[in-house]
Amino acid sequence: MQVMLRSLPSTRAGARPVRPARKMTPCLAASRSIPRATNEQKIDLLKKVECFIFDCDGVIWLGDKVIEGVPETLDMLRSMGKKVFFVTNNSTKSRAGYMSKFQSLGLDVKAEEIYSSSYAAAAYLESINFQKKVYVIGETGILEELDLKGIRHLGGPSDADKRVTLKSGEFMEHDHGVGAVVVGFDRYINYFKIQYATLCIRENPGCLFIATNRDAVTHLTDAQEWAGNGSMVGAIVGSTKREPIVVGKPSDFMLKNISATLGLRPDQICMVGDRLDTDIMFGKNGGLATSLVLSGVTTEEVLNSPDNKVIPDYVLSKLPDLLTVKESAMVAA
Ligand SMILES: O=C(CO)[C@H](O)[C@H](O)COP(=O)(O)O
Repeated sequence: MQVMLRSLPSTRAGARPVRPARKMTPCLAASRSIPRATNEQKIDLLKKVECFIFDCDGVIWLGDKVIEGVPETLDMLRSMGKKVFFVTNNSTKSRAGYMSKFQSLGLDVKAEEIYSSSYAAAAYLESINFQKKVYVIGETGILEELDLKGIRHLGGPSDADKRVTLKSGEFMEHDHGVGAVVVGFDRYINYFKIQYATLCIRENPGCLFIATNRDAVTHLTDAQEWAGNGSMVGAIVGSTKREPIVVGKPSDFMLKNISATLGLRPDQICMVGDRLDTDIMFGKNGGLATSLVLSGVTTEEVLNSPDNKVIPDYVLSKLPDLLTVKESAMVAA
């Protein structure tokens, strides 16, 4: 089995050793073997594609650590005249927040090259001319993007410390002017927020239920996979028996919004991601070339499982694999 790329945290003298990253990988019997892209295929990909859309967690970074070789790969693509675009389902930051993260990791990225699911939520509400208030389960990224669109909101970080006691007679009031609940990743999710969102969706006529994404697990740190926003959306699906409108990958909304921004034909674009059910599905839905990297949540076992129906056009162990064809690709371009 292929050894996964992991940038393990360095161990300070005297510090507790850091455990290698563990994956919540289902046990699956592999019955086929989808090969890694050959050098010829990598050159072909670099020749035919004008723009690379990169997922972030698991492709560019793991938590707050940039994956080794990524800066050089981005430099190579830019020097070949390729457009690059970064799309993340992680809604904890706004596009401006991601700009700061890219800068802090030493990655030279322009503001207009970043698209986050926090922005997608605000853009979706704007697209339907939404005029009411939004209750947010999520972090500052969603609030900042709603503010930029002038959409009123409540909840989010300000409800982080609110508690429910369930003492006899306890009754929670809620705002009847809320017309949408947006659920994004929220490390401070609590029972108060779940109850508030549930009341809005169940009791406010026509209240929308919007999910930034439904990712199951993700590398929120480089040491381990963590429960993703799918767990938070699942809580609200459970209490309301409603299915959300998803605005992040692999939604149609995000695809159309990004295509309009890029102004390229689908065959000129390659989606590079570490997740089959969001990134690769997103690319396939849009008719883009797709490239799976095995540096994030997808193991070879899952990729090769007979249960997996999402087959990428190319498989790389990590994005910097493209550097192996740098010289030939530069000549061919
Ligand atoms: O639920 C999540 C946590 O918010 C997402 O899984 C996650 O962060 C995905 O990010 P990306 O699209 O960059 O892989």
